[in-house]
Amino acid sequence: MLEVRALDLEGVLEIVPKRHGDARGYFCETWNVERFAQAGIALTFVQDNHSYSAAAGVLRGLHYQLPPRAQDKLLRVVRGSVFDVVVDIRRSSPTFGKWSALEISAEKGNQILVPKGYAHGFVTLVPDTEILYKVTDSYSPEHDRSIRFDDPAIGIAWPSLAGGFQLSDKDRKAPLLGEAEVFG
Ligand SMILES: Cc1cn([C@H]2C[C@H](O)[C@@H](COP(=O)(O)OP(=O)(O)O[C@H]3O[C@@H](C)C(=O)[C@@H](O)[C@H]3O)O2)c(=O)[nH]c1=O
Repeated sequence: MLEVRALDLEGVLEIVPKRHGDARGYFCETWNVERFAQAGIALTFVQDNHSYSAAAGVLRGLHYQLPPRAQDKLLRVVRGSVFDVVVDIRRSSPTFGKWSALEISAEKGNQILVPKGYAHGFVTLVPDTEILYKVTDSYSPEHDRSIRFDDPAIGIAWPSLAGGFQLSDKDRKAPLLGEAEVFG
């Protein structure tokens, strides 16, 4: 009832829950503790988030919380679509600084699992995009960090969008990976 595909960075997964379609539409289990555990995803989520972006080109990220308040995140899109990016920020990892991306959309119904140790961000590909996500630790502003989305040392190939990107002040002023406090 659950398709799971490993992306090219350790622990990062694309998950596609089965949609049970009928004449009315479909029904889908987006999270089921037992089914996900059977698929190797045993997590305890403590907070659900809902993010709405009005325009295409809204770019949020790259974000993470430092230990001991690090979060695993399970994201899905319920309206619209995003280009979703993860960056390995574990200094001891052989893939430190490497990024991976996945388009997630309401149409596909796919999800991305972002483990602790990764910075995460996305850009909306269409207006009126809504994301729902679950996290394994609650929000802690003291542990919340950003890294610059366009750090050349990371080199993310963000899609080019006609109107450019819309960022928060915090994200525009974020430090480069080389200057940021990351995971050991
Ligand atoms: C993340 C977060 C923010 N907030 C508040 C703080 C602030 O006033 C307002 C907006 O916060 P931000 O600008 O950090 O929101 P945003 O840029 O959407 O942050 C999110 O970006 C994506 C990429 C992620 O991966 C998330 O974990 C989260 O960091 O919401 C909470 O109350 N709880 C939360 O869990």
